[in-house]
Amino acid sequence: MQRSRYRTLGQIGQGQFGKVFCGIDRENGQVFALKDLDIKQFPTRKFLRELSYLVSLKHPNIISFHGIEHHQGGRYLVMDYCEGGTLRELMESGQKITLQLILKLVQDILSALVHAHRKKIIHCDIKPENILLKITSTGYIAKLSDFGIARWSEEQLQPYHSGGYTGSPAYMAPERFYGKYSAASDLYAVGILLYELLVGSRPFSGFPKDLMAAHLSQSFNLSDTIPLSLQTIIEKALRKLPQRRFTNSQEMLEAVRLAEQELLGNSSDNIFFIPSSSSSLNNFSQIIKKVYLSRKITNLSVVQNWIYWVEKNVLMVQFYYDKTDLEFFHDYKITFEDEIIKLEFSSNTVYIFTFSEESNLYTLYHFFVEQEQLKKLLTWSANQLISSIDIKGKWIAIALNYQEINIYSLQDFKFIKSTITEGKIQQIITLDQSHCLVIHQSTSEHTLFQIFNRRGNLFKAFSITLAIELVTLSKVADYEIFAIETNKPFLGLLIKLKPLKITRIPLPFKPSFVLAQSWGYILASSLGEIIVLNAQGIIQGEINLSATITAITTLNDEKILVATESNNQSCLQQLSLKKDF
Ligand SMILES: Nc1ncnc2c1ncn2[C@@H]1O[C@H](COP(=O)(O)OP(=O)(O)OP(=O)(O)O)[C@@H](O)[C@H]1O
Repeated sequence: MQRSRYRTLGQIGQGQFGKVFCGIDRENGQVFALKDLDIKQFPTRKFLRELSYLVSLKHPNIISFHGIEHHQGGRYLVMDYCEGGTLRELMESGQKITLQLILKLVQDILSALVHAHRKKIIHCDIKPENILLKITSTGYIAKLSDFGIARWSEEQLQPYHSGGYTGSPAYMAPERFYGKYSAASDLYAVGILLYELLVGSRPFSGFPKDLMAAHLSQSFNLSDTIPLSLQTIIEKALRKLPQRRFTNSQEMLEAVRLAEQELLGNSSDNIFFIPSSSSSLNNFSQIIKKVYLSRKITNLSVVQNWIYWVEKNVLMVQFYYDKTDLEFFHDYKITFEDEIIKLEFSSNTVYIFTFSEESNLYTLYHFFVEQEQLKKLLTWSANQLISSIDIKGKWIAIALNYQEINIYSLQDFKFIKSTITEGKIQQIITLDQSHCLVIHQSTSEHTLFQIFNRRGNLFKAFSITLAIELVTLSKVADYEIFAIETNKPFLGLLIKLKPLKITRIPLPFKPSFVLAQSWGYILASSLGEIIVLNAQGIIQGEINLSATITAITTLNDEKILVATESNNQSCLQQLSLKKDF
């Protein structure tokens, strides 16, 4: 048996007929969905049927089928991978969905239906669970999936109550309960979906029997807050008689396009519809200490009760305890020959990188704070150095000149392995005791992730269609990072790496600092705005310090230290994050 072309990056979901995996093409790092079709549970007839729809349909808004992969245990259907998850997941994520996004997604779904209906295929199961979201540098793309119960338009169906045919009653048009269906039945389901996206709940709810009665004879109300043009579209899509709905999917698509033009024009403002609990943000934080300083602080870290800060080639260390008045004295002051460019930490050791511009020489030192021991460890001659230290302080990954990755043991400072990579290394993050993530900015619209193990061997590589920066490792979940979208700096990204899953988070400002906490993230702009996000990326609170933030660090789970500057006056503030997360 040949080795599979794909390497799995974890399971994404479990359908009725088998598991779905996220897989990487070993050759080019592209990510695909691998739907494992359990031969026992998924009869070949049903498999061929779903396949016949997928093969017939090639459209940017329909999940593409890329082939069948046989493996030892059975067979995989290889399909487009949608790292944004399902539309249902987005709706339940607590993130605000803008009117622009609602109209964009509904147009994507209708474009998919225009194509399918032209090919005489009726989807028969339009619902948010079957709309998958691809995230690219241009935004979300909705892709219609799960043609498991789709039908050719000439086929006959059994009535719903005969049990021979299923669907999702909450989205089923009245005729579907009698086994009748047409393109108009799919448009009815899109009408329910549009209603749900705008209102936050569906027009009819209850058990399947109640739902059937409601779809057949009940009317529904729409609040006046929904724009008239959208009310008209919903009203027409949800007519009880199929022949009174839109004549076809193209006509409904045109109506949504017109409504979009009328409502949004060329405006790029974000209009939110669904009231969100986070819309009434409190000032979450309290300034508990504030001291004025004679100098500007540009680098600040707190590790195990020691505050570290840097002024050019001087490192100062001060013990911090709750009653510290923050007046800046220092317990230690170490002067280096060259300018300090970075500090890294592992428990009570600080690693200091210095750089000499004259000789292009990077030097690494370590300092054991309690033992007052400073030691020079390694030097590199390079134009550029990026580093990341293992959390336990056992090894370090160093990238030189954007391309060469070197791994060193920190126990005996021995060189372990060097690898030359293609592309431009932008950041390295140690993920756990044995792996590090190397992030390459391959183009302005692509990012390549490479996972190396501590022996310097490439373990996995895959890419996403987004450029990212300011990447920070989560303290909540393993293999999860937070990043900012380079081309849209008002968007945060919560990226799970195993399996790949991306959540987009609209932000009120462009962050310059991202701090991970055991309950979520703290984001700050250089202008003094700070927000707190929970682990799901939902904004919990905000504060504005109305001063330039020059450095920021966490003191513990509840407190942060922020260095600010305004009117040439530097200041250090200790803030308490008062809310329960
Ligand atoms: N192409 C894909 N890209 C990303 N995630 C996917 C993809 N296909 C499926 N998934 C995820 O896997 C889950 C299971 O998918 P699958 O299509 O097997 O089952 P289902 O739609 O839940 O139900 P069923 O096919 O049994 O009716 C989905 O809910 C979705 O989260």
